Formats: sequence, structure tokens, C-alpha cells
Amino acid sequence: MTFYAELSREFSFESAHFLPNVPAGHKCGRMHGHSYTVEVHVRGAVDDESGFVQDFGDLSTAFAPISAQLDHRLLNDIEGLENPTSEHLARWMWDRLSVALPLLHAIVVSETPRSRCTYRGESNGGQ
Ligand SMILES: Nc1nc2c(c(=O)[nH]1)N=C([C@H](O)[C@H](O)COP(=O)(O)OP(=O)(O)OP(=O)(O)O)CN2
Repeated sequence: MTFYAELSREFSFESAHFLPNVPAGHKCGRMHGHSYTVEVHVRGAVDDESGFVQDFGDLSTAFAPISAQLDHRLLNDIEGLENPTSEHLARWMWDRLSVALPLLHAIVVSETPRSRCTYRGESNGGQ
């Protein structure tokens, strides 16, 4: 019998950023760095033969060019990330990962251990 499952894999990278649109005096308007963590989630049917929704390795392969673009960079310099909030970063990653990962279900971006943003694309109107 077909059943569905959700897989996720966690990645990390180090980047600098500042938030250009915060109110004057906000600490995040100053350049600073984060050890970002990103969870990439896919969801789909478990294949009868392999027992996989998808090979976990496919998530790493898909994330590698993202990491190469972001790691040890100033995010504000990257096209589309001029205002690199967690929300914009999650959507930026979605736009790129959804091509390689058609089963993409969620992207969770954490700037710090206590704060995270989850983005699930626009197929549900972005809700
Ligand atoms: N909705 C969002 N709010 C904030 C974002 C964001 O991307 N989306 N980003 C920031 C800053 O980048 C900031 O570096 C992180 O701030 P904060 O969570 O306050 O981090 P701290 O670890 O410094 O928090 P403490 O409360 O001081 O421990 C801010 N907001």
C-alpha cells in the first residue's frame, strides 16, 4: 500500500549581512554574521521497491550550489538578497531548489538557534 513520508536534511553556512530597511538604530542594520542552518524538506510517496521517497543524497546535491553561492559571502551583494531577511532567504532558496527538487515541501532558515522562518512556496497562495 502506498504511503507518504516527509524527509529533511540540515545544512549550514556562514555569512555576513545587514538589514537595510530596519528602523534607524536597530542592531540588525549593522553588518554582522550568522552561522545559518537550513532544513530542506521534501514530501512524497515512498517507492515500493527502494523504500525511499527520494535519496537523502539528492538533497545534498541540490543544496551544494546554494551553499557555494552563500558561504562566507556578504548576502546583500547577491542578486535577489539585497534585503537578506530570513524570509527573503527562504524564498530565494525555494526558487532555486524547487527546480532540482520537485518534491520540495518546506525550507526552514535559522539565523540563530532560537529563531527560524519556514517557507512552503506559493502553491497555497503563500499561506
Ligand atoms: N522577521 C525577522 N526578524 C528579524 C530578522 C529576520 O530576518 N526576520 N533578522 C534579524 C537580525 O538579522 C538579527 O541578527 C537576528 O536578531 P535576533 O533574532 O534578535 O538575534 P539575537 O540572537 O541577537 O537575539 P537576542 O534576543 O539578542 O538573543 C532580526 N529580526
